[in-house]
Amino acid sequence: MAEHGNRALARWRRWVLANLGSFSALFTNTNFGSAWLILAPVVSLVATYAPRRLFLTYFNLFLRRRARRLLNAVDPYVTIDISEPGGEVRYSRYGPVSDSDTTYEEVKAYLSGAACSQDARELRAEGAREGNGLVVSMRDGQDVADEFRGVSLWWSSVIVRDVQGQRKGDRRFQRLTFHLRHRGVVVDEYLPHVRRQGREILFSNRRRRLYTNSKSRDPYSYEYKSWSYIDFDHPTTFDTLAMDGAKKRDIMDDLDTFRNSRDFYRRAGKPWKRGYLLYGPPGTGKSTMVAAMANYLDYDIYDVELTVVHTNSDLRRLLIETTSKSIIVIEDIDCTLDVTGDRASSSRPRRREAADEKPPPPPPRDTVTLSGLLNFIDGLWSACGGERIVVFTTNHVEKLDPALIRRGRMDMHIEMSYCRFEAFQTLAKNYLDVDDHELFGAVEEFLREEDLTPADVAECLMVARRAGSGEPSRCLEISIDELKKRAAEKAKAEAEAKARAEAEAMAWAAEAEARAAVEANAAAARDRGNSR
Ligand SMILES: Nc1ncnc2c1ncn2[C@@H]1O[C@H](COP(=O)(O)OP(=O)(O)OP(=O)(O)O)[C@@H](O)[C@H]1O
Ligand SMILES: [Mg+2]
Repeated sequence: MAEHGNRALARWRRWVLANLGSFSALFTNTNFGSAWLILAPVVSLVATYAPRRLFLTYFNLFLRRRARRLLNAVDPYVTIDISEPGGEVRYSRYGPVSDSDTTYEEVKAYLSGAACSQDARELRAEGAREGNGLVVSMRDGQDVADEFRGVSLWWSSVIVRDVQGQRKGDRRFQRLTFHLRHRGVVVDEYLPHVRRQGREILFSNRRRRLYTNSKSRDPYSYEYKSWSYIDFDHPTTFDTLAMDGAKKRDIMDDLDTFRNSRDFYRRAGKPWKRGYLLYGPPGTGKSTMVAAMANYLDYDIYDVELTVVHTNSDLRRLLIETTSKSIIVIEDIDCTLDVTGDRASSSRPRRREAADEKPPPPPPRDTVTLSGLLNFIDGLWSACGGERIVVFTTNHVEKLDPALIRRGRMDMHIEMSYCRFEAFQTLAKNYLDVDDHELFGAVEEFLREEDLTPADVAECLMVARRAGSGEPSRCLEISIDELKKRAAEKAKAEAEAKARAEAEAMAWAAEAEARAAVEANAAAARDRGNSR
């Protein structure tokens, strides 16, 4: 208002200055004809400008408010347009990248997936950005209804044609219409809900990926990429995973709780991530479990190869470049890094036990240290992105530094154990398509006594399937023979390994004894020399 007043004043001032000459002529000249000529602009200005100003002020202060009230009574509906982002939009796998406006894509995805789109009769199908699927959305001009917490809403797909008739200039909108009194619910709750749902749909339409960290060439070069990937298409699910049923349900419940706890983590002030430690002998299904988890949650997998990561900051960079909704796996953690023993031993020099003991060598400069790994799991940077799962697998849990696997870092410790009868039933179903059989009793008894891994049992079932030509009884008979053979082979291999280890230990002891005898003789000779 004040700005408008200033501008009017300036216009007046300009006008008075411009007509100053005419005014002076008016007061010195008695000719009324020419006086009228001079007064004409004043009269015309007052005649045109003042009523307009008067009307506008009156309209602003009084009429517009009343007009709006009247309009609300006649048409109490509000519309919100969500427009297609203009200009250059960069697309990631889930739609436009985050520095573009993603709302339009999310709304479109929501409308394609929501029950409301079932009402639309005229649809449009576009190829999904990834995979072979189609994204179905409403054709321009279509309306669909939706309901949220008892509030009715209507969406319509609108296109505004370019005035010059050029298709490139067309703008598309998704227009939302609702009653004025629901404005708060719509803006604060419904629209965020639509965006969240839309993002979920975009996410589930993409192809999942298995990433691995590439061997670093020059991390500062333009072409450098921390991760390379292939499409992840592993067939394992929790249904095909052979393990104790109660344990499996526990893990699935835990994953479900994690996935649905976004608000809880925010409320509790905890980063939205969870750690799982999978441990057990080789072939018990640790890697298989990771695949089952990824398939269950519909997450990507980042398989970290620690041996090619040179520094803690490289490790941090890897972490930053992971996306949310992913599982970060470090396999055989005990083999890839010196994380055994206590934290001090791998990150800083240990206290010298005796005065003459040599200080341990400092950790090599180009390796990842345990403290770097601990920061990777739950340092400040680990909170970026959210909704991430970290999995470690190991064959030797007892060797790991307790700091690495303490609860809170590795929230759930899962022992992958030898194949017992329940796990065998799953494998028999997977490989032989047999749910139950009279020979199952014999298998149950056998597996109670023998420690065979699910990988061993799976191998036996493969052999039986081939040899038994798919006939259940025949296959199971062969399976039992194969299991017995495998158990005998394992027992023999273990006995041989034990004998070898004993022989090595004895040889080592004999060598140490001989070395001690030589040193004792040398010391005795030195003493004799000194005494002479
Ligand atoms: N629990 C299981 N359920 C179903 N199949 C299994 C299971 N465990 C092992 N297998 C079979 O054995 C193969 C090897 O299993 P996997 O690689 O998961 O074992 P692992 O515990 O990761 O072994 P390692 O410690 O040597 O890495 C799998 O390809 C799968 O076919
Ligand atoms: Mg493995």
